Amino acid sequence: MTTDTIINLSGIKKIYRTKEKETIAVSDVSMQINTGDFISLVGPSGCGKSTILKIIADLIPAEGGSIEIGNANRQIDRSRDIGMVFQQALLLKWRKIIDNVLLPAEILGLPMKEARGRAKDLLEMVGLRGFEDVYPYELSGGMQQRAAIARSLVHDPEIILMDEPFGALDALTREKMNTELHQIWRKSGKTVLFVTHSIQEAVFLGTHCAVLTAGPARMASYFPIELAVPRQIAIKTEPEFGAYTRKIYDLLGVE
Ligand SMILES: Nc1ncnc2c1ncn2[C@@H]1O[C@H](COP(=O)(O)OP(=O)(O)OP(=O)(O)O)[C@@H](O)[C@H]1O
Repeated sequence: MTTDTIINLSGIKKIYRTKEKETIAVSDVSMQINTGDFISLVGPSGCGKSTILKIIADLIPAEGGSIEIGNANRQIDRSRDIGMVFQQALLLKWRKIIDNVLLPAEILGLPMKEARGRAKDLLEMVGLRGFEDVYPYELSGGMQQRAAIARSLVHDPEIILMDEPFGALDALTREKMNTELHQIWRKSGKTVLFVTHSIQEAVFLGTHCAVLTAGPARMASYFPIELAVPRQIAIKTEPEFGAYTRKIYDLLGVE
């Protein structure tokens, strides 16, 4: 593990057990992730993507393998230093947008004056300046998801875990959110793990891509995506972009 490595997963395994059956959710997943990397996790439904995020967030234990989070320069407390974004924005409807963004700071007992200033800056960064005092129902789905991204950053976590954050958005809004997330990631310098079913989204956003296959769940490949940064929509028509999507289709066995 180098001083830049912030997450090191080696041979991670997870089996869910119910009365009726055992499900191998994750089998032998290994990834070495450096500070500031953007990792796209792609694979079919049920192949264990969310399970990997839950293990990293320390919400569930792994059963085998080793997991190291942080390094000699940066200690990571997983209850404080990880932010999460889910498929639904999950904003509290009775709280104004600014108060939704402040929620993690409140839960962690951070000084609220500084947190409020930071929440305002983050809302500006995600393009929601002027929407601090409105309620969630007054925002579109894409705007709500941007508020959720601001919320995931308010306590200045080192690592952001995103589980299909744009899955519920229409195709055009999703494209726009991809470009915006790419800019937010570049500005924030955070390490991001991003689960998606969309191969195009995985290639567009990732500095690296982990491809998982189902039945039994396993990691098919983990490789860097060496496309120019910053990324703009036009890159999707470039041959290198096509070559990466082709590679992922091949790994997933899609003809
Ligand atoms: N709490 C649980 N108890 C039992 N089985 C579970 C549990 N959570 C997940 N599983 C099973 O583990 C496997 C992996 O689930 P997981 O949610 O990690 O997959 P996923 O790749 O994120 O799926 P999707 O893309 O559909 O969200 C699935 O077969 C699922 O049914």
